[in-house]
This record gives sequence, C-alpha cells and structure tokens, in this order.
Amino acid sequence: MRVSVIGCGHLGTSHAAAMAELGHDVIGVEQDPEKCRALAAGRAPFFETGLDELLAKHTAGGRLRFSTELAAAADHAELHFVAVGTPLRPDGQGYDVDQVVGAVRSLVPLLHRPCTIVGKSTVTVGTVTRLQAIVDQLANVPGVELVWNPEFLREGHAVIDTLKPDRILAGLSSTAARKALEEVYAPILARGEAQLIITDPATAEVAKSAANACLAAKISFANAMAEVCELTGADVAEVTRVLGIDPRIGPLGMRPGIGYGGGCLPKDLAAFTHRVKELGAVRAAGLLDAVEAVNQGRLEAAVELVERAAGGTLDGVRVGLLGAAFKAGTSDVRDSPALRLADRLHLRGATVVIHDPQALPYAQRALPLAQYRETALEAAADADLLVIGTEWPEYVANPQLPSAAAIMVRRLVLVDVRTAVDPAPWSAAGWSVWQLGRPVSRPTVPPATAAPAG
Ligand SMILES: NC(=O)c1ccc[n+]([C@@H]2O[C@H](COP(=O)([O-])OP(=O)(O)OC[C@H]3O[C@@H](n4cnc5c(N)ncnc54)[C@H](O)[C@@H]3O)[C@@H](O)[C@H]2O)c1
Ligand SMILES: O=c1ccn([C@@H]2O[C@H](COP(=O)(O)OP(=O)(O)O[C@H]3O[C@H](CO)[C@@H](O)[C@H](O)[C@H]3O)[C@@H](O)[C@H]2O)c(=O)[nH]1
Repeated sequence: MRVSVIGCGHLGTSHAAAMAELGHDVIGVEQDPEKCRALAAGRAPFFETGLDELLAKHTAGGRLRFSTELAAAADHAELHFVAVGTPLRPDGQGYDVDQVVGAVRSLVPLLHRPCTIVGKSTVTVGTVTRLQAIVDQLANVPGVELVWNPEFLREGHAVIDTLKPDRILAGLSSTAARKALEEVYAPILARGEAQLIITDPATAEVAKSAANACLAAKISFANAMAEVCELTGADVAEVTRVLGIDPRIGPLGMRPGIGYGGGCLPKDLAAFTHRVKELGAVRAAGLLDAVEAVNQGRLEAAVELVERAAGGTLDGVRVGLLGAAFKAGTSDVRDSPALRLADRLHLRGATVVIHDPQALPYAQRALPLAQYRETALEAAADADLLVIGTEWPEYVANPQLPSAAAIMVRRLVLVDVRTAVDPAPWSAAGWSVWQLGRPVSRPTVPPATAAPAG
C-alpha cells in the first residue's frame, strides 16, 4: 500500500520504518529540515533500539523516503498516518493541538483522490469530532475518511511494539475506513496475534487516555506503598513482588522508585485530568489527581533520601549521577526524573556529574548546569555519592561496576532512586546501598579503598 507518515518524531519515525518493513511504500513527512536530512540518510535523530537498522535497510532499498513537503505525501499516498506532537499547553490546561489541527488543515485541501487519514497522535476525547468538521469543510474530493488509531508503543521497544502490537485500536465510522485500516495492518493481522478493536472515535480516544492513566496509577500505587514502607521499615521490593504473583494484579509496570516521566505519561495524565474536570467527572478527577500527587511526592522523597545518604546536607557534595534518560533504552530526556533530580540536587548545593550511555547530548542541552562525562567511571571519580538515576543494564546488571566504581569514589555510598539494583553485590564490594522504600543495605565486607559511610 502507498502510505505517508506525517510527523517523524519518536512515534512517527518508528511507525514509518515499521510500515516499510511490513512491505508498504512509505513517505515520511517531517517539517524540521535537520531531522528530515538525518532520516533520509537512514539515521534517526535519537536513539531507539533497532530503529537505525530498519531505517538504513528501507531508505537504501527504496521503500522509505522522507520529505519536508506535505504535497509529496498527498501525491504519493492512499493512506496518511498523522503522528505529530500533542504537547501539554504551557498553562497545563489540556493539550496544545496546534500540530494535529495544522497537519490536517494543510493536508486535506491537497488531497486529490479518495484516501484515509489515520490519526495516531494521543488526543483528548472530542478532538476527532473537531477534526472531522475540518475534513468535511476542506476536502475537495469525496471519499476522504478519518480514523483514530491510538498508539500503545513504549519507547525503547518502539520497533518491536509496532511490528508486533498486542492490540490495534481504531475509532471509525465507515466501511471504507475499516477496509483501509485492515489493509494497512494486514501483515500483522494475518499472524493472528494482535487483537483488532474497531470502535467509535470517542471510545478510542478515551481508551488511549485511560490506558496511560492506568499505567501511571499502577506506578503511583507501588510508590504510595514505598512511602508506607519507608515509615514502617518494610521492604517495598518484597511487597510488590508479593502483589505481582496475583494474576489479577501482575508483576509488570509496578516498579517503585522516583516516579514516572517521559514524553507521554506525565502530559497525557495532565491533559486527561483537565478534560475529566471539564466534563464534571469529579470522582474520576480526584483519582487522577491523587496519582499525580503521589508521583510528585517521589521526587521530594528521592531528594531527601540522597540528602540523608550524604549525611544531612548536600552543600558542597559531589554527586556522580548514572543516567539522564527518562528510562532505560532511549535517549529521550523529556520530563526525565533523573534530570529533575539533578536540578534539585544542584539547587541544594551539590555538584552533579552525569553519565548516560545514550542521552548525553540531549541532557546537556536540557540541563546545562550539570557536568557531563563520557563514562560511568569518570562520573564516579571523586564522588561523595553515586546515584542511579536511570535503570540502564550497564549500571544495574553489570557485575563489574560495584568494584570498579569503588576505587573511583571518595565514599562508598550508592543511592538507587529506581529501586533497580540488587544491593548484595554492591554491599559485598563495600558499599552502603540506599533505595526508596527499602531498608539501607550496609557493607558486608570492610571497604578496602574508602571510608565507610551512611
Ligand atoms: N513517543 C512515544 O512513545 C509515543 C507513543 C504513543 C503515542 N505517542 C503520541 O504520538 C504523538 C507524537 O509523539 P512523539 O513523541 O513522536 O512527538 P515528537 O515531538 O517526537 O514528534 C512530533 C514530530 O512531528 C513534527 N511535525 C509537527 N507538525 C508537522 C507537520 N505539519 N508536518 C510534518 N511534521 C510535523 C515535529 O517536527 C516533530 O518532529 C503524540 O501525540 C504522543 O502523545 C507517542
Ligand atoms: O514499573 C514501572 C514502569 C515504568 N516506570 C516509569 O514510568 C515512565 C514511563 O515508562 P513506560 O510506560 O515504560 O514508557 P513510555 O515509553 O513513556 O510508554 C508509555 O507511554 C506511551 C505513550 O503514550 C504509551 O504508548 C505506552 O503504552 C506507555 O507505556 C518511565 O519514567 C519509567 O521509568 C516506573 O517508574 N515503574
């Protein structure tokens, strides 16, 4: 099928590459000329597992092209995916939908044959009705269909989540739109692994917002239990393990820590909460507000934990911070909890020296006041405290790191705000390990190279 993907950021680039992998003839439209140049050369302007390989394969093979021009998409495609951004408005009162409205307004008058517009961006309920009115008003040809097909991919797994989704959700209102959607996803549907859910646009919009709110709520529930554990001496890692064995709860998406961040959960929860309040659903709004309040509280809890581990003050303390990305597997630092923590530690007088395996240039731009190093051990050099800010396997599953970092630091104190490391190998290498919602793990051998602390 001839398809276009309009807006080639984190979602659109992965989607365009995956559509080419499914066998479609794809044109990606990206308005930012610098990003577009990188994409046309077969490189993503950010790190996403497996994406560069797919881009290189299909740009070289000719099944994937990029342009800055919407007219190129209108000429080429019978189905147009819209994957532009929906950031939160600066006042926090819902999404800024200018990119979505702008893309649809600009594309529709250019269309000169029947085709289907498939929205993938996350929008609040009611947006599709507004966009349908724009399509009805501006289409110059009959048969321009509008479908909303929310995306559930996770960054760090974007390629695999797109090629092997667990569900394909579409809000639509015509047989022609349904046929187009079934055709574009035919290679996935033929495998019989993904559920296709065809519904009305409002249900699709609410289901996407509800999914992210539910994921955020599960994380906040674990973090609320971490708060209880901190006051009782209980261990939140064990508590969540016990809960996760129950199939009605499940173990995934319940890791406690500094709270959720990234380009999706924080802004999607805020926009949904705003819409829910507009609609007058007061009890739903109360629940969503509580989810966000718990999340904000975890940043405070993390700052206090680092301060306690430092001996009561952060003034003049050198912190080696491992991780800047909002989670492992991505270079994305949008709303990154690790960088929020770095900022707060700096405000309290600490010098913060950061390493990240993929996100360094993005972090440097987002938080210039910190210092940056090319390796984890360089970030650890002379540190009074080492902090795990992002749960990269390089940090949390690296058996060499506890002993290698031990000879770099001034004090053997590890603070893991992601509750991701197994304290045993660190304690065996002489470290005190401080984690949110868990008792402190003391060194199990006397440290050879540095004074014990904590
Ligand atoms: N990032 C994710 O993992 C993810 C997952 C599911 C859903 N979403 C949703 O997908 C949407 C996009 O998210 P993202 O993270 O990719 O955002 P992003 O900011 O990384 O990408 C959006 C891109 O669209 C481009 N753009 C805007 N208007 C354009 C136009 N008229 N023509 C061409 N290009 C245009 C921008 O330059 C930008 O590169 C959002 O609604 C988001 O909530 C994102
Ligand atoms: O048990 C967990 C799981 C995640 N997180 C944090 O929560 C945030 C979001 O993580 P995740 O959901 O894995 O990442 P995203 O890539 O932002 O994906 C979410 O947002 C996307 C955009 O809407 C959706 O498509 C996905 O389904 C949804 O998982 C990150 O800061 C994680 O560190 C935790 O603290 N504990």
